[in-house]
Amino acid sequence: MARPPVSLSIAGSDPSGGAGIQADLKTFARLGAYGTAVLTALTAQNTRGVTGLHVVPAGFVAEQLQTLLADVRVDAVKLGMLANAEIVAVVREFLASEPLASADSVLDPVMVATSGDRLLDDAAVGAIRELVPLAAVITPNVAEAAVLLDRSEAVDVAELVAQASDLRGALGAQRVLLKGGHLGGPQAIDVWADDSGVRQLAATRVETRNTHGTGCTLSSALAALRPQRDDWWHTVRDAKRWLTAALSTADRLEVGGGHGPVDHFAPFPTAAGESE
Ligand SMILES: Nc1ncnc2c1ncn2[C@@H]1O[C@H](COP(=O)(O)OP(=O)(O)O)[C@@H](O)[C@H]1O
Ligand SMILES: Cc1ncc(COP(=O)(O)OP(=O)(O)O)c(N)n1
Repeated sequence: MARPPVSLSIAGSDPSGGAGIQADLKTFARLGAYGTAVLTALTAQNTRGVTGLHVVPAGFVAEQLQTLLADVRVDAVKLGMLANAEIVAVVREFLASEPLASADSVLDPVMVATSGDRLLDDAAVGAIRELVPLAAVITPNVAEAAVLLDRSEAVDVAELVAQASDLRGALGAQRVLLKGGHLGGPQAIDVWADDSGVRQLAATRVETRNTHGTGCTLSSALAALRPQRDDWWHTVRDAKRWLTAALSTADRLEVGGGHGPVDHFAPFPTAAGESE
């Protein structure tokens, strides 16, 4: 077998398997990438919420990265829950230097779980802002974009478009996928901004409670697919297409009593209900 693309997730653990490292590794495997993982934190978490948090010392996050990268060439990296400013600083150092600097990087600026539980220290928001320009793509949801820009949350697509542009202009993001999943409405509309402008990416909204880990799954799908696609736009389009399929069959997974996981077993769709 030819060497598959190797994708790395730097993120926290979700024992319920819907979000975090567990979701990332399942996504990598489903989308044809060999998954590697560096843990930043253990959460005690299920589909209803987070009851506890145990953060890995920043020095040991560095040791995990050092040891892995001394041996394994990573093609793409997804950054998820980074927990605190010390871990963000470690990740920033690795992202700025070889071999990680030449990997395709996706920063999901995870701050709060759907349940409302905080996954990033308030004091680390400034450090995340400094990490933004180093990532090839950032994937905030509406709440995270508002925190990064220090303004109110977007309430419609016009504001999503404006904030996606501003994340590039004000924070120096190279590319932005601003996720509009929380806006409601018949379509789940995200906004993509890069050097060539701003585009909308829409999919039919799926009626399901199983939305736990959608953001993690989307960002890891980007890190799995980018080495297998010609450019970022085709990567983003295909990642969203697969995520919509994974939401469409999520209800068959009767896992937990709260917001269950998306269906990481979902095959890549051949026909899609999304529009560009
Ligand atoms: N019910 C849904 N049906 C279809 N797509 C959805 C649904 N909910 C969220 N999405 C999509 O899932 C992705 C994650 O978005 P969002 O929920 O906004 O982020 P997060 O999980 O980080 O809070 C986006 O592409 C969004 O449009
Ligand atoms: C360990 C861990 N990391 C990230 C999250 C947040 O995941 P996200 O994809 O944003 O999904 P929701 O929490 O919005 O469902 C998490 N919960 N745990």
